[in-house]
Amino acid sequence: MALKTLSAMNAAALDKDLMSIGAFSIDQLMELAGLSVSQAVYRVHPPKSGRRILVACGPGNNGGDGLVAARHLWHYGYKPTIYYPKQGKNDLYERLATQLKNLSIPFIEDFHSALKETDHVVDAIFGFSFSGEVREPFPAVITGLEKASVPVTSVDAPSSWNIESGPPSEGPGAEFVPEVLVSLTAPKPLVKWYTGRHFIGGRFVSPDLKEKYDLKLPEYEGIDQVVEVDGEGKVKSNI
Ligand SMILES: NC(=O)C1=CN([C@@H]2O[C@H](COP(=O)(O)OP(=O)(O)OC[C@H]3O[C@@H](n4cnc5c(N)ncnc54)[C@H](O)[C@@H]3O)[C@@H](O)[C@H]2O)[C@@H](O)CC1
Ligand SMILES: [K+]
Repeated sequence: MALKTLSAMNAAALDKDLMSIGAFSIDQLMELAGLSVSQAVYRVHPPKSGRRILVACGPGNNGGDGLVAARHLWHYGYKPTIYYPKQGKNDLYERLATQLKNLSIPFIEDFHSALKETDHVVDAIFGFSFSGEVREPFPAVITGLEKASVPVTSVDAPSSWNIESGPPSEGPGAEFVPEVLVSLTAPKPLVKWYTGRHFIGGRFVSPDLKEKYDLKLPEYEGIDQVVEVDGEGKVKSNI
């Protein structure tokens, strides 16, 4: 049995429902999404396996999840560095960036140099609203992720992959397979092409919304904000 997935269109509709019917604010959802990502990173690469972590953030909410994850990772004892070339202008992104600056977390401009001096990368560039070919300044960043010699954890989608049809057939991202993927709320159709470790996070969906979108979500264990699944959606026990 294949993993049940949520199309890009339904992911956006569910996001809206969470904020209207669900009465969540975007800040709350992003906090829980970023917290999930930080837990998956900790689970796979605890700080003792390397504390330096480069968090690459895109201009939308996927980038916001990366900013939140970086803050939690700092509190767990990692040394995050942020690459955020197209900073979103709204108040939420500005506050998240200020929270990191208040922890003296560096924001860098040279992604490729930073990539040589990190133990791990978080890819928070694009999520379910990505479409078309990767535009500047991100093609070289995607190529960097693709060739990275350190593990990459992608938030919601491997950036550059089409949400419905997976990796691009050529160009930046065609060979990109992150070591870890954290699908938020529910996996997107692209997981059909994904072969690495797969976590589901975003523990905020109520039974009525689960039913409305016909989601088959695995059970989270205890206080965990992520659950690891295999290719068929079966829960893998914690290691
Ligand atoms: N309900 C959920 O599942 C939640 C989702 N969140 C996150 O929000 C993400 C979706 O956020 P958004 O809708 O803001 O969108 P994204 O963050 O996926 O991307 C949108 C941004 O990328 C740019 N972009 C799109 N295609 C591009 C291309 N080809 N080249 C260059 N730039 C491109 C757009 O101009 C826009 O600025 C999810 O993937 C997830 O990470 C969380 O923050 C909150 C809860
Ligand atoms: K991503």
